[in-house]
Amino acid sequence: MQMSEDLTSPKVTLTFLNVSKVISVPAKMIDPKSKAKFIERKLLDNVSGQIHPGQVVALMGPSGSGKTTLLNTLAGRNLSGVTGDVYFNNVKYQKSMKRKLAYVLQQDLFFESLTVKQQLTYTALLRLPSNLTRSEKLQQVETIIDTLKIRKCANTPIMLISGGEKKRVNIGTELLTNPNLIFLDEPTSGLDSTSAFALMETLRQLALQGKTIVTSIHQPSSQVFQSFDQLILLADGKTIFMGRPSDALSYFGTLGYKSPEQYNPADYVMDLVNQDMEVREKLKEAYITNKVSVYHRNSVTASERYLIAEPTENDLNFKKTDNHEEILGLTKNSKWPIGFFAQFRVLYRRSNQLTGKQQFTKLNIIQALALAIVVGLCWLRMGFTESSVPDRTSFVFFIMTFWPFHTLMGGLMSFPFERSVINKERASGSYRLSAYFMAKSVSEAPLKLVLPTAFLIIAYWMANINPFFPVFLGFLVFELLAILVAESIGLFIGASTRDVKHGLVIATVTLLGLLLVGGFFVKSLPHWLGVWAKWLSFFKYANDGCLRLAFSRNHQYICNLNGTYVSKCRTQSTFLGKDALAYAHVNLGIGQNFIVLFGMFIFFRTLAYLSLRFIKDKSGRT
Ligand SMILES: Nc1ncnc2c1ncn2[C@@H]1O[C@H](COP(=O)(O)OP(=O)(O)OP(=O)(O)O)[C@@H](O)[C@H]1O
Repeated sequence: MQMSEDLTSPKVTLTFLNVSKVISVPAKMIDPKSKAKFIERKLLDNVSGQIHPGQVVALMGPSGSGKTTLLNTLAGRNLSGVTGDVYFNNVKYQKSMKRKLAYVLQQDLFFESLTVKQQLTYTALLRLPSNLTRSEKLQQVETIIDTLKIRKCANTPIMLISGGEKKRVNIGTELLTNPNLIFLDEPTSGLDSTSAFALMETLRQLALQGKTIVTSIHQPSSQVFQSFDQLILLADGKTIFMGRPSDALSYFGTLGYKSPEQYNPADYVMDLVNQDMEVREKLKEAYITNKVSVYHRNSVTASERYLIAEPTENDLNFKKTDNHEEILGLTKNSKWPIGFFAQFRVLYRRSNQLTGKQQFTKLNIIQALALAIVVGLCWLRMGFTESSVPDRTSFVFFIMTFWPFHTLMGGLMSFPFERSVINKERASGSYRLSAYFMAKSVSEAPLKLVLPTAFLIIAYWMANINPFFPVFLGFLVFELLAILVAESIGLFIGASTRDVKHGLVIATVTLLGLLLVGGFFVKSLPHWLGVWAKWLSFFKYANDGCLRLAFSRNHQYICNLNGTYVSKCRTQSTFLGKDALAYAHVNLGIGQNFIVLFGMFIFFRTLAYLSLRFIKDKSGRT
């Protein structure tokens, strides 16, 4: 693989010394009768090892033995409760190193409507440094497509490609920056044995270029098992074997566990560690006895010679004169590969591509236009009469309710589905959350507003609300602003709840609550509620703003109901628009309504951003 000059980075030796991880689990989760609040669980217990460039190392062990936890720790993720040290080329792990490594997650998380090439291109534009030109970045995409043999599906949307291809795209996405240290969490899960073998061959090719590769794996075939350079076997967070895979059976043989002839060694090893607690405890003890003596032995025992020695501080070879940061290719000022505005531009384009398709579906267009015509027909060509006053207010109420409801629900669904992809991309240091949030807001807003605008053009003029054109424009501004406020509330609820169902409940209660306290249904709310709660309702500001506009310009209305709705009609035969405002209980002026709505928009957008940034994944996976 021919990498660009700027993408070459030093080879990495990974050393980890006495890595342990302890977490506090709510006691009730483990024992409902427990009186304690938290119980400590040790997920990793003094795991040490050293992995050299060019090696492919397998992490194996039963489910729950700590493979993913160890991978995460080595890759500098979820470090709370971790003790011990991880070194990349004798440099203790520091945050800036996360851009020097690749971490291929078990789940293949993408925006699946993008094609393979689009996915790789957006990633390359975001993650490759700004000293590469655009065409060099695109060239790197082509190189990765060839290396991972995914040219056949390059122009296919990811949702349509096979599991093996998806895994390759996942790996390719991480390899774009040409990292020399690669972690993979069960890359072969869900693949048939041929695809799994082919994938392992690809990893071997990458290792031949000097990359250091650590992968957890569940049930490798005999061939794949033997191809690893080192096997680290874990049980209950402890090492029970660290050596060459071909030595594993001999080692366990010396402890009295002999494999039947012709048995896949990987299967035997897994059967062994999956046995009862007693066997596992014996294996853990045996490893501790044998590994300790590796360093203090005079003569090697039968078991010891099958183990690879655990490293010590002495193996790190510190030289006072070395500038280790430089050796790793870390520069102090390289927090992000490209600047904020460059990130914004790429994310804006991607967001447009993703949401444009969802917004302008035939169904959405038909819905908006059909509804506009139905609304227009229901309120068709209202006369400027006293009897039209309630119908005019209900027209405003309808349009200021339907679109905000519709958009709030859309906003609600936005983050729960995108969040896992964003988290993955951000964990590898691809971009700032603020750049993503801005790009999403700016790119989606116009799309969200086109259909309501078309709707209003039709419905407003069919209903004959107010012939003065600036009034129509004011109406439009209020409608769009109400939509943006509603969307922001939806985004906020979506970003702060983990479960879509919870979000739906909160959104429904919020919307209906705001409608009720807005005074649209109950005209005389209980005093203690009515005096303050109505001011929380964005519906009220949008509605009042539009009513003021609808009844503005002192258009003349004819009294035809003797003052049923407008008191002036008891004494006069005509009245002006502003005389009808008392009927609609309008409080604030147009400007005031606008300012409050705009403030609400900024407030809820900011809350949505802060929730996205600070509300963490409650699953608390390690
Ligand atoms: N936040 C947490 N709270 C409680 N237990 C946790 C938490 N995170 C991880 N664990 C536990 O830690 C242990 C190790 O988990 P880990 O995911 O590392 O195992 P694994 O070997 O990768 O398993 P698998 O092969 O099934 O993916 C498991 O018993 C898991 O239940």
